Amino acid sequence: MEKAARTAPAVIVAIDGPSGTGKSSTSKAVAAQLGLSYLDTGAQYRAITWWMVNNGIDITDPSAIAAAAEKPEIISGTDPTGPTITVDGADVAGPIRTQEVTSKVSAVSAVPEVRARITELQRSLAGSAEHGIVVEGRDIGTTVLPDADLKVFLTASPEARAARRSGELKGSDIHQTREALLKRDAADSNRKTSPLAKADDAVEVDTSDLTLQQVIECVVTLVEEKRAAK
Ligand SMILES: Nc1ncnc2c1ncn2[C@@H]1O[C@H](COP(=O)(O)OP(=O)(O)O)[C@@H](O)[C@H]1O
Ligand SMILES: Nc1ccn([C@H]2C[C@H](O)[C@@H](COP(=O)(O)OP(=O)(O)O)O2)c(=O)n1
Repeated sequence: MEKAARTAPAVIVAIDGPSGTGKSSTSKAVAAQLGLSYLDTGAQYRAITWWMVNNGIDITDPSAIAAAAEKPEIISGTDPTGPTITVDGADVAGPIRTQEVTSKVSAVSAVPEVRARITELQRSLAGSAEHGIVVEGRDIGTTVLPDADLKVFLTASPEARAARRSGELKGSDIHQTREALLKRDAADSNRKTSPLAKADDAVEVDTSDLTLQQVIECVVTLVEEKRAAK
């Protein structure tokens, strides 16, 4: 009988860090290069926030958010070359990036019922990824996938992060962008339920003075090392 072709074992990669450190760009490129699925968990928290705003939920009231947490159907497409996100069947990839959603997402994502709901979706997607998955967010290595094969924690100076984000948001003020980033970092790091944090066993990479290509190569090498050891 012919021997079955040897395929690489499925690998689970967790990439965490604050805004603008390069999580999305790095994760997508690494997943595409290695034939893995890709999940942007920030997009899921943005999607549920978008739904709350559109349905008139008072986002200053955690109990109102908690009561509605199960209502929207959120579906993430995990192809790294064309990730998608829908809420109740509507494509929300654009609307979840507005400043309004960005300014409200930390409050919504701090509510434990929201985190429980979204964490369940994330674990289910990770568990069904045939070749493995790169999952990026804030609490993936610490809470969502504590048994991930590889955990990476990306950092960068506030100046580098603000410059990158201002480059994306045409005409935005770099100082205002920096302040908004630091405010969101503080909210995400100080919430009670699974805050933004580096897992003890995560590899920390400071991307301030690295090109995106250098960060991608660094993470690809780390994944290949883990795969070879499996
Ligand atoms: N190492 C890097 N050097 C320069 N620019 C980068 C680097 N990594 C990412 N970027 C750019 O910075 C912006 C934010 O990156 P992104 O991947 O969205 O970060 P995050 O997902 O952590 O918020 C994007 O425009 C991206 O192209
Ligand atoms: N695993 C995650 C991912 C994101 N969040 C929350 C906190 C973040 O400020 C928002 C938005 O995350 P997102 O990754 O889209 O933010 P940036 O695009 O990096 O600015 O979602 C979270 O609480 N847990």
